[in-house]
Amino acid sequence: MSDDPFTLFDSWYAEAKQSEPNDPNAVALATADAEGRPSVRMVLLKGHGPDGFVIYTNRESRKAGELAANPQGALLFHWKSLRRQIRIEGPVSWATDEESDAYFASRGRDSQLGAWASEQSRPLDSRETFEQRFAAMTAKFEGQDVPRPPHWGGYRVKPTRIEFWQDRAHRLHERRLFVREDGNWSEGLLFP
Ligand SMILES: Cc1cc2nc3c(=O)[nH]c(=O)nc-3n(C[C@H](O)[C@H](O)[C@H](O)COP(=O)(O)O)c2cc1C
Ligand SMILES: Cc1ncc(COP(=O)(O)O)c(CN)c1O
Repeated sequence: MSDDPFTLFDSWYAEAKQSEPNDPNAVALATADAEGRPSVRMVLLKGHGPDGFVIYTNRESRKAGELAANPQGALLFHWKSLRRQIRIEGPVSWATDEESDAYFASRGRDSQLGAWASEQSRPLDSRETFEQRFAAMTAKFEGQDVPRPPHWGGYRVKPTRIEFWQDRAHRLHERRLFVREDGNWSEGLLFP
């Protein structure tokens, strides 16, 4: 019964891409501050493999502050069309500059400009202020490629624990838990 969890993730993710009406890569990211107070928000998965699960965001945002104080995260996928969830937990680190640069370069120009214009998670006095900042960045970078802002980049959750949950009749669900210890994955089941 034991595959490695990444092969199983790939097969569930491929099915989700077929069956989810939108954003099969949408995933909740939970972080906690230095006192252990949790917070959670949706992000988009932009890369994954045995090294971890990568998302991109503002490195001065609330989540970034929490990760600086407490570099541990949890990810939750819920694919309603498949009645499945996947829980991923582990330490979080920055993606390399090279991968952040490459991902940023692949984004649409307005999304790139938005990353410059947004002081993500900080108070905004009016929508107009944001639109003015966006216009200022549009003018600033006119006629040139938009470089990756220093405050923007990837985070990688390197899993130590991955659980695959499949809905079954009468709440008799199936839960497969993979745990990494000393570099090796072991698999077991959990009561639902
Ligand atoms: C489906 C969905 C996907 C999102 N993807 C991202 C993302 O990839 N990166 C990001 O910074 N914010 C994304 N957001 C916005 C975040 O949920 C959140 O508002 C923002 O990152 C600020 O979070 P923070 O204040 O906890 O740092 C997404 C929101 C939704 C609903
Ligand atoms: C603020 C923000 N940053 C980054 C992303 C990542 O997705 P993309 O690079 O496709 O814009 C999202 C996706 N909703 C987002 O809302």
